[in-house]
Amino acid sequence: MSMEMDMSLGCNSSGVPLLSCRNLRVSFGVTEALRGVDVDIYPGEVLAVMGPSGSGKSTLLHALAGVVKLDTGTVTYNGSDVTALSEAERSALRLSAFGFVFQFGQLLPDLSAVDNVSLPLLLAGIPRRRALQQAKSWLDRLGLAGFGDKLPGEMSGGQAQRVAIARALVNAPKILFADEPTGSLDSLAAENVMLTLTDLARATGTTVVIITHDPRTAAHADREIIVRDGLVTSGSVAFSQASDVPQ
Ligand SMILES: Nc1ncnc2c1ncn2[C@@H]1O[C@H](COP(=O)(O)OP(=O)(O)OP(=O)(O)O)[C@@H](O)[C@H]1O
Repeated sequence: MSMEMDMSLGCNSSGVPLLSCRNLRVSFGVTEALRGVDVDIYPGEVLAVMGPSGSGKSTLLHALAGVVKLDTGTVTYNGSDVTALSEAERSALRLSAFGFVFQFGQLLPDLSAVDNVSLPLLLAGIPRRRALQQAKSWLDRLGLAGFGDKLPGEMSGGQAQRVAIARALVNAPKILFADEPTGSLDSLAAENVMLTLTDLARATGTTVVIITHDPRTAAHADREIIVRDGLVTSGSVAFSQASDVPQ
C-alpha cells in the first residue's frame, strides 16, 4: 500500500470510522480557520495532527469535539450526526465519550493529584470512595504511585502531565483529544509521556487525536495528517490497517 493517501479515505478505508467530518468550515470574523476539511478517524488509532502555527489544528480538534460553532459541515460520531444534537446533548456526549489533555495540563492547583483525577468521576455521579479508588489506580498505571497527595505545583512538568492524562482517561473515554500535550516538556519527559499515553491508549483501545509540532511525538502515532492554511493537505500511514492496533 502506498504510504501517501487521500485523507478522506483515512488509514482503513474498509473499516467504519469512529469520528468523521465532512466539509468543515469554521471562521472567526474574517479569519477562515477551516476551509472545508474532511477527516475520518478509526477506532483505536492514534492520529497525529501536524502543521504550522495558526494553520487550524486546534480549531479542527475543537470542531471534532463539538466545542466550536461550525459555519458549515458535519461531524459524525459513531454513526450519529453530532451537529444535529442540542448543546446539552453534545455536552453529555463530551462528558461520557471524550477526554481532553492540553499543553499545560490545566490541573486545579489547589487539589491533590488524586482529587484532580477523581473529578470527572465525581461529576459523573460516582460515589467519592469509589472515585478515589479508581483515581489512585490510574495514577499507579501512569507510574505515579505515591504521588496522589501531591499538589500540581509540587510535581515536575512531566509528572503533572501524567496526572492530566490520568484525569482524561479515568472515565474511559472513547476518544482522547490532546492539544500539544508534551509541548511544555523537555524531550526526555515528552518521550516518556508519549510512551505512557500511547501504551495506555492501545491497551484500552482508546482512539487518540493528538496535535503536535514535534515529529518525535508524531512518530508515536499510527498515522498523521497535516493541516495547512485551514485545509488538510496530506497524510501518511504508519501501518496498513487500523485493526492492526493491538487492543
Ligand atoms: N477564538 C478565536 N478568535 C479569533 N481567531 C481565532 C480564534 N481561534 C483561532 N483563531 C484563528 O484561527 C486560525 C487558526 O487557529 P488555530 O488555533 O486553530 O491554529 P493552530 O494550528 O492550532 O495554531 P498553533 O499551532 O499556533 O496552536 C488562526 O489564524 C487563529 O488566529
